[in-house]
Amino acid sequence: MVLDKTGNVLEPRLTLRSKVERLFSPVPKWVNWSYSFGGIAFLLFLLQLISGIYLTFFYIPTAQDAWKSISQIENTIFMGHFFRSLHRWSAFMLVIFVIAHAVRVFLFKAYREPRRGLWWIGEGLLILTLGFVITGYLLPWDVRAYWEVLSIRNSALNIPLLGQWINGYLLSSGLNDQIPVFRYFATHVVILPLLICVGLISHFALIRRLGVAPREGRKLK
Ligand code: HEM
Ligand code: HEM
Repeated sequence: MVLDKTGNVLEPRLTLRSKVERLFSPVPKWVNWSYSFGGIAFLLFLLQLISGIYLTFFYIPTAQDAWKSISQIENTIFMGHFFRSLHRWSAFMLVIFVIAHAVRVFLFKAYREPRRGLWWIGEGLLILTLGFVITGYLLPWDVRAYWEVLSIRNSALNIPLLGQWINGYLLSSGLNDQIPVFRYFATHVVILPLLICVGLISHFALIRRLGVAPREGRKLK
């Protein structure tokens, strides 16, 4: 502790190093490799964000031009094929790691109080991730997307109340209408990213406050 001439305690100056140290909390000794799944999922999400923003510059969200623009991304745009592949592959890996992370949390019983809220926010993150995958698959507006829309629609119509709403969202007034593709695009690049950022910030804020839970039966050192 450093005192000034009158005996008041002087706060140590906040150097860049101490600021960085405050940002990262020490990792307990019992944390093993399986605790890295959440962090890997987050890194993959950042890759999605970067590659997705790049693709957004060239993708055209209309029924007529969507597939044409994807073909241009693949064949003529600089690094287009690379960023599209990156976006596809990291989407696939993201789903695997989010599920692996949820299974790890479940097996270690880390969903119990005081982390119940964290678990439910996680469930929300899982649904949003799947929402990204579903809307993303529709964006090329190719035969695969066309049949996927029809198949989701047919299944959804069996759900009372919600089914009509999903049908309206997916198709509006018909498959050749311009609105649906633009709507999937808006959901994919604006609504879902905003919602997932709110979810991730709350998830991380709670993890910082509560720390991670040790596996049941493990002694805390
Ligand atoms: C968790 C995050 C995300 C996931 C899981 C995801 C998933 C996907 C998938 C599966 C596709 C279809 C890929 C294909 O048919 O080859 C796609 C397409 C697309 N995504 Fe994402 N995405 C995510 C975030 C974003 C973000 C943040 C943006 C933009 C800000 C974005 C922009 C696009 C665009 C423009 C396309 C159409 C181009 C294409 O199909 O290659 N994505 N996304
Ligand atoms: C985009 C998706 C997600 C990201 C980026 C993410 C990220 C993280 C990170 C970095 C941690 C701390 C380290 C670790 O335990 O791996 C964590 C912990 C946690 N996550 Fe997630 N998570 C996601 C989805 C989920 C899901 C789907 C669930 C459950 C349904 C969940 C529930 C939890 C819980 C309960 C903890 C505390 C674990 C403990 O105390 O041991 N998260 N998350």
